[in-house]
Amino acid sequence: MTKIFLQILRLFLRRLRPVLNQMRERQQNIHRPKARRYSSRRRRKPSYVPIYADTNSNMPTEVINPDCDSGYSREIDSCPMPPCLSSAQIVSRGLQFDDIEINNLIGSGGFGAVYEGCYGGRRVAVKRINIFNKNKRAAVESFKAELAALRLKHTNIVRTILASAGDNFSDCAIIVMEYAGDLNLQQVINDSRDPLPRERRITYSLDIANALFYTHDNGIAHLDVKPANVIITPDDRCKLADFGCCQTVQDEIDEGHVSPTQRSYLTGTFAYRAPELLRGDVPTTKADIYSYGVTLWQMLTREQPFAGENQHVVIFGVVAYHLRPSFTTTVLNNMDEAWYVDAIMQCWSPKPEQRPTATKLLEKLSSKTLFKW
Ligand SMILES: Nc1ncnc2c1ncn2[C@@H]1O[C@H](COP(=O)(O)OP(=O)(O)OP(=O)(O)O)[C@@H](O)[C@H]1O
Repeated sequence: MTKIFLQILRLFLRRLRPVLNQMRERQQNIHRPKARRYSSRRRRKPSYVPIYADTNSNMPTEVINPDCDSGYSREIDSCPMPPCLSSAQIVSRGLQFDDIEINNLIGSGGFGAVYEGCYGGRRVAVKRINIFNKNKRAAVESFKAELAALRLKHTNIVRTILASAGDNFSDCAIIVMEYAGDLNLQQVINDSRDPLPRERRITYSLDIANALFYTHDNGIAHLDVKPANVIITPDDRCKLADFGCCQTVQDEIDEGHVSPTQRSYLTGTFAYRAPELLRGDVPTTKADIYSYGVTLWQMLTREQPFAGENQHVVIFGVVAYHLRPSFTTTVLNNMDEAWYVDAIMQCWSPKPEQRPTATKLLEKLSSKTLFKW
């Protein structure tokens, strides 16, 4: 009798096991970001995981690795993928996609979320781009734009370590970056207990201008400059992050024009967007200078640009009537801030050619730091 009972119980448990396993798996997926499965050795790895990383050479953006050229990448011809690393390069540089550990969520943005993680014994930030959001095309384009940051190496720019589109975008795309700091500039601005005196503001302004100078000099327009995309490092310096909207500047570097073939429909946050971008004109590096001006304004006023105002009314005002965030009379009457206010106004001039270049801004800011402040 006992034997029969045990037999039945065994059969029942055998049937139940897959169901229990499935339930456990589902539960784990709720608490854990999906990308973590790459770090689990028990699970099957994607058959081919293309890895992009800085190749220590000039990245020929027009070359598309045939292995990566399927599906969306072929569809988005305006935004070619840089070549993946060859397996030899991956081995020689010790890159291992399997070893990425993804932990706590830091925050989420338009196309995905950023997690704190660990890679090669280093603390990293892992951006997981959600390819399956409502605008898949834009998400894929944003991932490809971020690849441009792989070759940017500058103290004021968040270092991108590697990126992968998973199994040809079939799962999710991830970007592994250095962990730059616990706070971004927007959070500092919002925290009234965190003082933002002039010296600190000028240091930040210089850091961001340095990042823009280097970016523009490397033929890239960031196109989403805003305090939320500036990370504050533990030693209280700035690093520009989030190259998900950036575009390469091909011709006419002096004017900072982006070739019309490179035009994208990816756009930054409306309050920081230059009028020519709102009009749908060809973006230039001067669009970054406009957004930089709004960022400087925010550091000075510690307010949100156009807070609570209707987006369409603001866009119309900015384009048609040169509407800009306002200064209080106290700020305008403060002679100590006159130069800073003037610099902000120059940055958000209606015509791109009237705005200073990052080089000019650096010259001015440095001279003020040395002699006048
Ligand atoms: N390399 C990094 N190190 C530390 N924190 C980071 C890093 N990159 C991004 N973050 C933080 O992760 C959060 C989410 O960043 P993300 O760029 O996805 O969103 P966002 O900039 O707020 O929005 P959007 O992308 O829509 O403009 C932000 O709080 C940002 O400060």
